[in-house]
Amino acid sequence: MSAAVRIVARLRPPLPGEVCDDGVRVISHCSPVSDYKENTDPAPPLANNNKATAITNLGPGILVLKDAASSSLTQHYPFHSAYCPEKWLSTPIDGDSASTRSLFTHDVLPLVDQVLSGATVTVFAYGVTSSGKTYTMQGNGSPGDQGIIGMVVEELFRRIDGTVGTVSMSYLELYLDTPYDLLVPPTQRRRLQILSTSSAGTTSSHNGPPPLSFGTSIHLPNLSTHPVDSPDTFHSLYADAARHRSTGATLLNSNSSRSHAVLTIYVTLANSRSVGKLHLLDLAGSENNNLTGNNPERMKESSAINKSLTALGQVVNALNDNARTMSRAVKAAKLAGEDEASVEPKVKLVPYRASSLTRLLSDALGGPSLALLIVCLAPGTKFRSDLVRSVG
Ligand SMILES: Nc1ncnc2c1ncn2[C@@H]1O[C@H](COP(=O)(O)OP(=O)(O)OP(=O)(O)O)[C@@H](O)[C@H]1O
Repeated sequence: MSAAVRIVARLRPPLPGEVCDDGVRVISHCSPVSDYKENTDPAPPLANNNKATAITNLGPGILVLKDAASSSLTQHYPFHSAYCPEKWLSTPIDGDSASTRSLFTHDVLPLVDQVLSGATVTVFAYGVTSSGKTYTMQGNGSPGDQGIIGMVVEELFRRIDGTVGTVSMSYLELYLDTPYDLLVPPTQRRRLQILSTSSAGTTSSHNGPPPLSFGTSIHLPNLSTHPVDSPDTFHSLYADAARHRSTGATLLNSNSSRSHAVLTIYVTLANSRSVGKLHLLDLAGSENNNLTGNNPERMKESSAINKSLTALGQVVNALNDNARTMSRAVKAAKLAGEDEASVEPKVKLVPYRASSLTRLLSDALGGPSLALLIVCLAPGTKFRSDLVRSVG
């Protein structure tokens, strides 16, 4: 069965000089994650034009208001959780609704347990350029402002010692839809091959440690993997590699990511001889070229970025549609007293082959794995149509 994807939203605070109108709000903040897999269907969207009094009855999500002053509701976009600065919360909450730590604790931490049980987990940050994807995944570089990646690594090492398992990492970027290893010196940079294989599994029959493979049905034979024995080793490898990532200045972000970055942490478990995998993705931002002022090189990058993000959106939609179809079929079988295990509803073909990004993520998204999509949103009025496109 396909994995379903848990989807959360994060609305960042305004940047200096950014014009905002309070027209986007966050409601209800979080839904429980006691059972990650069961809890993949967010509250249904509310019909248009409900009065402001209905706001408190909605599930977690983003509200885009037609008129911020009167709070008349234009649309509610449901999410499993939503994070934003306090002033944009429709209903005040006890605690912190804005920080990366809050998002990590509520939505990412349960996934660390899954990795330690041998599962494949993918966390990815998606959104328009300058919406805070790199900030969310990587932090802003200062020790007190860590991103999800640093928090995950520290949590893993709090729980692991040599007897539980060992940790390794790989790190690649997809630039113009082509994969490159970020953990080799730039002088050795060369295109990585993505091969389809049914034999690159995560377990092996001999007595040595199980092989580290990026996926189960896809394989990158020349991708380097590196042992990591402490958070310090990780940070030093990661900092060097992050400097090799393709970035460039646009009018919207002076340090804009021009590639999708895929960090993979492998936890080889001593007892079960399986490998838990955590893919952490900082995607390049979708771009509105009327706002970015892109030159021809940036335009070429932008077109590759937008194409692969469209493909990713189509894959996520197809997976979630299929998960809903499956869930409905299982419920119907139960009601009819039939064997649920034999249910095989007609599901959509998932278009993994549409881009290298979706191909690379095919087992991570489509196998018996878990995924968390963090939709990053910019509050500025100039991003409003991009925001509606991202959440819609
Ligand atoms: N939650 C936040 N709190 C404070 N500052 C933030 C937050 N999110 C983003 N920022 C700031 O906003 C700016 C843009 O963020 P960032 O570079 O992470 O965007 P991005 O989505 O990765 O952009 P791109 O797709 O162009 O690479 C940075 O200066 C960052 O420090």
